[in-house]
Amino acid sequence: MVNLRSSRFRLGGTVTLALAPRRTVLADFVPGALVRDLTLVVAGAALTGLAAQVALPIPGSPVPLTGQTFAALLVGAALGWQRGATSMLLYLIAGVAGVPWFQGGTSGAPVSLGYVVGFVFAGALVGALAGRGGDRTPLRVVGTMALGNLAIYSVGVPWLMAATGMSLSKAVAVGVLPFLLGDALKIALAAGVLPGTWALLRRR
Ligand SMILES: O=C(O)CCCC[C@@H]1SC[C@@H]2NC(=O)N[C@@H]21
Repeated sequence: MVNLRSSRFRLGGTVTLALAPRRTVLADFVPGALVRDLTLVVAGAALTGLAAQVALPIPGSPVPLTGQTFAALLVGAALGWQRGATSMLLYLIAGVAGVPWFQGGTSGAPVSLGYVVGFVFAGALVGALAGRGGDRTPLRVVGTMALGNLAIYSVGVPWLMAATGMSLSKAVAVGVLPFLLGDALKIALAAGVLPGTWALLRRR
């Protein structure tokens, strides 16, 4: 197999240098789309791991305020449901296996692991909604991200109750209420970033 990247260079109008056609190398057989998908999946998990290092302890709560929801929901919206969910699944599995990219450089199975499981469902949900235009206007992003947050809490809170023996009201008091303002600010940021990116792309 010959790659058709043969080249002719005219040097100073007098000498012509012709390069032989480049022969195929093994890397040429790696499908480009697969490589792109894998790169996006790994990058999404890494971005979430980076955002997890922004972690503010909340007095009286075993769960910190983190940048994770912003990253996880953004990854879902930008990558679509399959790559978004796969990316969050990679984040979950690698973190449980020991990669220190959960909140504040932790790993394993903390009491807050349910939220990370929720990222997988949120990535799928937000990705599916983005695939239907849910990331195109600020108002739609607010709705899409609010549903994504709901998916995160739907797993995070029962998990917190099971892991600590807390009642539902206590789990809501320490595992939901302290984060509502921060989560709303992250949604507001996403409501600017996503439609803004679409507007930039449309201008090209
Ligand atoms: O252990 C972890 O890495 C998971 C931490 C989960 C933090 C949750 S996600 C929803 C809520 N919003 C926040 O900013 N923090 C909590």
